[in-house]
Amino acid sequence: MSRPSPRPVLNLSGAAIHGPEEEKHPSILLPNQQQDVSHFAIDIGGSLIKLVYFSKHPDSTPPLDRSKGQTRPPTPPQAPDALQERASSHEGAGTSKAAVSSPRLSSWPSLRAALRKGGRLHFVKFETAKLSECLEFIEQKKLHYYNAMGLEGQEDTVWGYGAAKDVTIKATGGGAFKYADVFKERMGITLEKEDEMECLVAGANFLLKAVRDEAYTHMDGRKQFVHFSQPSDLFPYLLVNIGSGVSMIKVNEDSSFERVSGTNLGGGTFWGLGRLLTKCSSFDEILEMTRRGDNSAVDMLVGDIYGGMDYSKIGLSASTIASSFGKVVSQDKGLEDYRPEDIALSLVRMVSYNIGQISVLNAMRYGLKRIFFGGFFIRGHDITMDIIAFAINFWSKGAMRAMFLRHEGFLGALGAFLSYNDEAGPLLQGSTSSQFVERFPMGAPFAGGEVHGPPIKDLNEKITWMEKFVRTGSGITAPTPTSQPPPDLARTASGPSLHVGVLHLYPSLEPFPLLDERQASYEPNTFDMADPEEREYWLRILEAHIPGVVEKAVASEGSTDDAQRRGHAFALAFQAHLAKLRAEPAAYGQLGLANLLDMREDCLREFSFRDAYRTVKERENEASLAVLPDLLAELDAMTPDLRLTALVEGVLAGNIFDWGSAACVELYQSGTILDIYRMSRNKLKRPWKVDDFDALKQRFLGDGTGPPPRPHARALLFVDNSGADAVLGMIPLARELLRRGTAVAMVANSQPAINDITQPELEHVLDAAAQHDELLRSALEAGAEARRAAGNAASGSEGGSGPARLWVVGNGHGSPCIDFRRVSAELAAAAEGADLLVLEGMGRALHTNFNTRFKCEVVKLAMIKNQRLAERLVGGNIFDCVCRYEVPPASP
Ligand SMILES: Nc1ncnc2c1ncn2[C@@H]1O[C@H](COP(=O)(O)OP(=O)(O)O)[C@@H](O)[C@H]1O
Ligand SMILES: CC(C)(COP(=O)(O)O)[C@@H](O)C(=O)NCCC(=O)O
Ligand SMILES: [Mn+2]
Repeated sequence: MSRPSPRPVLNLSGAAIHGPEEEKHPSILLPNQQQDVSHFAIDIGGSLIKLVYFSKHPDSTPPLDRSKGQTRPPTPPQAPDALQERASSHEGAGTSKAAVSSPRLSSWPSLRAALRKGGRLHFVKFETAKLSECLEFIEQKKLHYYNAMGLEGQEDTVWGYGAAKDVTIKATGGGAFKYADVFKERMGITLEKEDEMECLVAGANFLLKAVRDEAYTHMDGRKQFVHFSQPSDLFPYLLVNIGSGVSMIKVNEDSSFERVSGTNLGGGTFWGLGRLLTKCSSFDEILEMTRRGDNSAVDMLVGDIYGGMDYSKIGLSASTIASSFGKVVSQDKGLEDYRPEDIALSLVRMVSYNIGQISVLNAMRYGLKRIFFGGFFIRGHDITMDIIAFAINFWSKGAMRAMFLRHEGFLGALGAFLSYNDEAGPLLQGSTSSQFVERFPMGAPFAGGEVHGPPIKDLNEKITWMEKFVRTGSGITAPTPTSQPPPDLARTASGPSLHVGVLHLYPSLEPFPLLDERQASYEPNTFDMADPEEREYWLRILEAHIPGVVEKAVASEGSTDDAQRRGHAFALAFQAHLAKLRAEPAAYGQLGLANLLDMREDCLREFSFRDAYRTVKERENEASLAVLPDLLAELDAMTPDLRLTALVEGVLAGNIFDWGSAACVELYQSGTILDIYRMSRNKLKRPWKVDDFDALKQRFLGDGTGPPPRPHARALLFVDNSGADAVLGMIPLARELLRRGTAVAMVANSQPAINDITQPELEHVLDAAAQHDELLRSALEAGAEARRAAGNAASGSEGGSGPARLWVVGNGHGSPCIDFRRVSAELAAAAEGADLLVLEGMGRALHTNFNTRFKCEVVKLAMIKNQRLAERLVGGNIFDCVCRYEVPPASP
């Protein structure tokens, strides 16, 4: 029986980009758009409409309907619980085994249920003058359907089923009043008005608490992100929202605020006068123009009045603007005699400086030290921000700093979204920064939050869109809506530098409980990419890796034409991210190597590559499992002393199997896996470059005088690569700990990343290993038994007389690095009672966490497979090893 399609089917024909007209307005929107959208709120301002919408994670999207031309399942989910589901239903390469028939209606969760699983917040904007584009967008994505059905319906209401009527949407901004009838008549939507100031404050407070790299300072072209760990670091503050007009709000605490001032010289003033005087047709165009301007052609400077001299007695230099546009008065010229660039710069300086000055005066009046600037006037434009920052610094005599917000113009819309008092608002309000991950999908380098044309609906369209981009010399250029050819990628269709990603919410993530809270603030990355040389080095390395990654990814899916197209699109998209970050390092927030490596994996997933190194991993696991019994027998025959050395050597040697390192990949051209492993072992002569082995040995075996030291109660082993690394390195180490009576949780990635072993793979490998090894077998059984007893939490006390237990935990990540700000609930639970951590590999122990301190003992083990890193980190050479053993200082 064929059922009606549960959501209205869109006509996909003609949506691909083909004509020159569309090239001018590429139909990109928010990346990662699926049709599985829920809930939205809107802020209709004097100039722009801002829309915030929530979509559920694609794990619960219905199966694909191939008859609609979709060839791939949606991007795999990231949420740890969803990962478990996916792992057990792994699909073959290139095809989806999903049911081709219509989905069972009951398999579609209600919005309410989906909200509890988390989802994604998207940010989009439109010009208010083009309200119809916004309405079409809502219609095409069926945003209002969820509000109609999911919220009011019961738990099992099918989303989007049936027609949308009597929909109520939270709305703020003057347009919520002005356009209420249009929404009602055209869409059946009732706008429920929320107070604009309340929304601004709620949005700002939420962003400052939940999004880590939200606020930044901007001085002389450099962005620096500012973090607030305590409410007392944040409140009270002045919020200056520069939209068409300007509001200044004193925010005392979460919902206590007062609008203390404002000015009518705002973004509308700049853009209105700018349009008149420069004939620019777009806002970004006039901003671009300011870069080539010389405002002294129109502004009267102090030097113009004082014969080229400073007026130093009152602290004014000759170059200070005495009177914006003042020079024009004495020049008998017409508008056509002035360069539009000079006018544009003068205007932006006039408006920005004035707002900065009024802001400081208000901050001083109310004794506030922090000033945040929001609103789309700022547009991430460096000149605007530099002027505001200068004004704040100057008038406060250095006592205050201007801070800007990455989601600048979306505060009101977000606040309106938060005001839903069903589950959506409270869910977001109750979430912490650990639960939000901002991701930058393929369109981010080009589109920011701009909307041009209809939404992209499926992977096929995404690829088509990507293919439209042409490579030029150093970067990639998008079809651009401005008349001027963009000087580089940074100035393409996206405008200056507004890059808000999609905010993914995973309610199950938590901070790792064993981070030492005494360190000021946890930063996973070891090296700071604010250093241009450091940044350029790694950008180049990652660029150079692209062909190799594409080759593996395409091969992992049978090298079909479809896989090749996706591979090409991935390469373009990732290259575009790198080019964007080269031009604007802070475009996506604070930049570290871990972010770049994560982004590569995200980008592969975006083009539906589920596991690019799958074949490599399988081959290496098998080869290593074949020799494991012999290795274990060899180890068992050794004295405890020699065995411990051999075990640590084994981990370091195994870490050479790293398909993310160019040098290693070259190595694999010659020799079998086992040849390389043996060669690697033979080279591992102590002392290693960082060698705390003696202290570690003493902790394990004592110094031979007193009684043997107490074994560890519970160890968490963070495992890195597949094959020899996990099988011949970490499994024997785990077995040694078990032999000593230590419970062992082996922690692996929840999702694939390069050749790192994943949780299901590690479980599989351990089961295979246990077939030949009694110790592992009984430990796994004990682990499974304890897990059954404790539900799925895998925690609980040790003890009893049975064997120590072994189990595998997913870390919640799909990256070669680990960010301890957010880990799976399962890992956080497993950490309870742990007194030993072993972090293995370059990604987890060197690129990230090399300097991180923990509440318990930690061993950091890695082989350094990159010459520059070896030099910078330890003053050594490629293939040097690190064995760091750290004991937390005793509590005071
Ligand atoms: N694409 C754009 N079109 C029009 N104005 C823009 C654009 N991008 C930035 N702006 C600036 O942003 C201002 C509007 O900011 P916004 O925060 O959206 O306020 P409002 O709610 O009043 O529309 C405009 O006055 C203009 O200075
Ligand atoms: C991606 C990696 C962090 C993985 O290393 P691992 O954690 O497996 O030891 C590492 O291979 C790396 O830093 N590669 C880039 C540097 C290079 O190609 O030399
Ligand atoms: Mn690895």
